Amino acid sequence: MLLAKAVQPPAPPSHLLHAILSVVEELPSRLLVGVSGGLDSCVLLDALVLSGKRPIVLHFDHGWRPESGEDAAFVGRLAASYGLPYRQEKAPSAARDSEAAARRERYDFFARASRSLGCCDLALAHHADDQVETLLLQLLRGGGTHARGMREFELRNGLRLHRPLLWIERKEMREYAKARNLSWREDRSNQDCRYLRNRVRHELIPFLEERFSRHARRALLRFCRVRIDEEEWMTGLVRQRAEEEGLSVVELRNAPVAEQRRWIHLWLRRRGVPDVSLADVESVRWLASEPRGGKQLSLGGGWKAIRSDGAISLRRKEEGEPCVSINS
Ligand SMILES: Nc1ncnc2c1ncn2[C@@H]1O[C@H](COP(=O)(O)OP(=O)(O)OP(=O)(O)O)[C@@H](O)[C@H]1O
Repeated sequence: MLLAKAVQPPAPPSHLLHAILSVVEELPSRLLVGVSGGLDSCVLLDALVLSGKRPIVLHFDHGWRPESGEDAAFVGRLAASYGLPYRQEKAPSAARDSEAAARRERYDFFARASRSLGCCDLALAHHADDQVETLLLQLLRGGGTHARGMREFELRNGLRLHRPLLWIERKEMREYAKARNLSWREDRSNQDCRYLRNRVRHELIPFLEERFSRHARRALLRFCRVRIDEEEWMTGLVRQRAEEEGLSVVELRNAPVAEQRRWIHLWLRRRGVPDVSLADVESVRWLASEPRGGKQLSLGGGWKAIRSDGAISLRRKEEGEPCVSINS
């Protein structure tokens, strides 16, 4: 396997090099980078080194494909070819319940590595095409209040996540990799249309582009930018109230509906409800609209919302505890 060349020309077209380096240069100098061995993270790693950074390379071997071990070895050699420190871990079992479970394991590894290496800044190689896919997945999964793709910067699991390539398109990443003579590993599971994300990538987006607008992807990307800005503004309005333990029914009712949704969404997230859906948010709004207390509703992730006379509180459901949901 050919490894990426040392940091020297050939150079990609100057506009692309400028676009990539200008965002990568903004990152902190002490940095971790998650490298799967695929095209995206190999481009990110190369651009980081090209901009003068010396990140610590992290790889998590999920162990779910026969080639996983080779991917890990490839990333190890890649880090060595740049003279960079490398930290790798293998998943304890190859069992793969779901993509979400695999992602959780990977982020747990990132958090462990961050603690032991004393560095909280982690760069990931999500790009514009991932962004559009994420938006469509969020919409399809019913995440109405927060469907807006990913943010360039986010705090998660005690990590400061950076996505410097978020507005760079996949075809530009390929162009960069080709011009820089990079090697990478192809993940064949990316073609497997049993996974929803792959169907969005290979079927839904091409369908939208062919049948509706060849600019569909760009239009969706612009929508993400607008939504991210709006969300930041809305979140600012409700941030403080979302910290409170209970939701005041009177205050909630007096807020405009858009503000109610944003407030409830953030309040649920702050209390640890995972993957808050629009259905969860609407359940809490329904409880607030009830004239009297004494009602409760099931939410996702094993939680329930309880309405007393003046406030709504949240509690985990006990094993086997019956509780209606708004849809039942
Ligand atoms: N096995 C891995 N080891 C290290 N870093 C990884 C690994 N897999 C992915 N990454 C990093 O995470 C980025 C996103 O990867 P991918 O799009 O596969 O994530 P995902 O499963 O959709 O989850 P999420 O988007 O929440 O990170 C990659 O570009 C890379 O920087």
